[in-house]
Amino acid sequence: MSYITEIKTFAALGSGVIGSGWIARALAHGLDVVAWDPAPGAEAALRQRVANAWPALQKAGLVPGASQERLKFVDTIEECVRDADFIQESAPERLDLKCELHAKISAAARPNALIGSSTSGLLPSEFYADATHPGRCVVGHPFNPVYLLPLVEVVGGEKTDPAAIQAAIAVYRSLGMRPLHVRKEVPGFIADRLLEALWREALHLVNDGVASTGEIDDAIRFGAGLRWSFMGTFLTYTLAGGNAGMRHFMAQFGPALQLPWTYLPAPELTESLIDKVVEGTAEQQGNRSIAELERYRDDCLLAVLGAIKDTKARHGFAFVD
Ligand SMILES: NC(=O)C1=CN([C@@H]2O[C@H](COP(=O)(O)OP(=O)(O)OC[C@H]3O[C@@H](n4cnc5c(N)ncnc54)[C@H](O)[C@@H]3O)[C@@H](O)[C@H]2O)C=CC1
Ligand SMILES: C[N+](C)(C)CC(=O)CC(=O)[O-]
Repeated sequence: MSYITEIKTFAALGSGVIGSGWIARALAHGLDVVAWDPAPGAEAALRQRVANAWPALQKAGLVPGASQERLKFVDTIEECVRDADFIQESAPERLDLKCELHAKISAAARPNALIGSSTSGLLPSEFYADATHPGRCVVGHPFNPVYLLPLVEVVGGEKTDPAAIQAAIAVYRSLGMRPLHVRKEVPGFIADRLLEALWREALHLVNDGVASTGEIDDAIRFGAGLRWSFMGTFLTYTLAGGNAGMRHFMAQFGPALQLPWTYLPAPELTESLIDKVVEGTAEQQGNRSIAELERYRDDCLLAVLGAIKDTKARHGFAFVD
């Protein structure tokens, strides 16, 4: 089977935080977008979110012909996917819901149109179980904000055709993304497995009264967070071993793994822990709205992405290296 990789029409099912991010990215790349979301008021909320993202996309550079007016909102799943060249589902993270939705999407879509799911960690073999032509079904797990962050994890299920994975990678690349093929189908994939470990430890630190939510965020953003935007943990720790590199690093810090510094199982989400986290983050948010904070985040991301791109070029690296 050959799959459609030259895409003109992008279908988006679910238009919340992530769906609207995909839609903004696709519009900025000059595509026609057809969207569907069953919530009352979803179209107005979507158009508002896309408008909020647009200034950042203009700064990043729009493809000629890109326009928010090329977004059409429709009433049914079938209308959404019928003529689509590529389909991306961003519905709530529930196995039963995704299973039922993908049975309907895949039955109505053209057989060679690729279907991606934004799931953060559900297994494609499970939620594509009832799909028609499951060979073209993949996970394309993005990162928020989808319209600026390049990473998309691409994962196949038991029935996914390897050619469909390569085709999906080509499509995501054409949308300016940096696909990462996750070769083994595991819950949480690669990135969320790492983020989840950090999140669990952060909740333990709040629960145990070690630090406030703001202090924990400071511990990330003024230290490792700055490094992580251009160098991952393995290469960073190689440098931490000095000239002797990773072998010396493992000898010196290996014993700490046995102490252990981490708890790993998640803490129980008691009302008191939830209150501490919600009150702590409300204090961090101050009187700024979510939309204001999104624009602030987007501006910072554009500055970081631009600086990294220029610096990599000076050292002979491409941005995707
Ligand atoms: N929020 C995040 O940081 C990230 C979320 N994801 C994944 O993206 C997906 C969507 O998550 P969010 O956008 O955060 O959720 P959200 O709650 O912001 O949006 C979900 C949207 O789906 C709609 N919806 C409800 N039932 C539906 C149905 N049967 N079919 C289609 N749409 C339906 C809702 O009306 C809502 O607009 C999930 O699978 C999640 O794991 C992936 C990466 C990051
Ligand atoms: C919290 N989360 C699991 C939904 C996060 C992601 O999936 C990726 C991200 O954007 O951090």
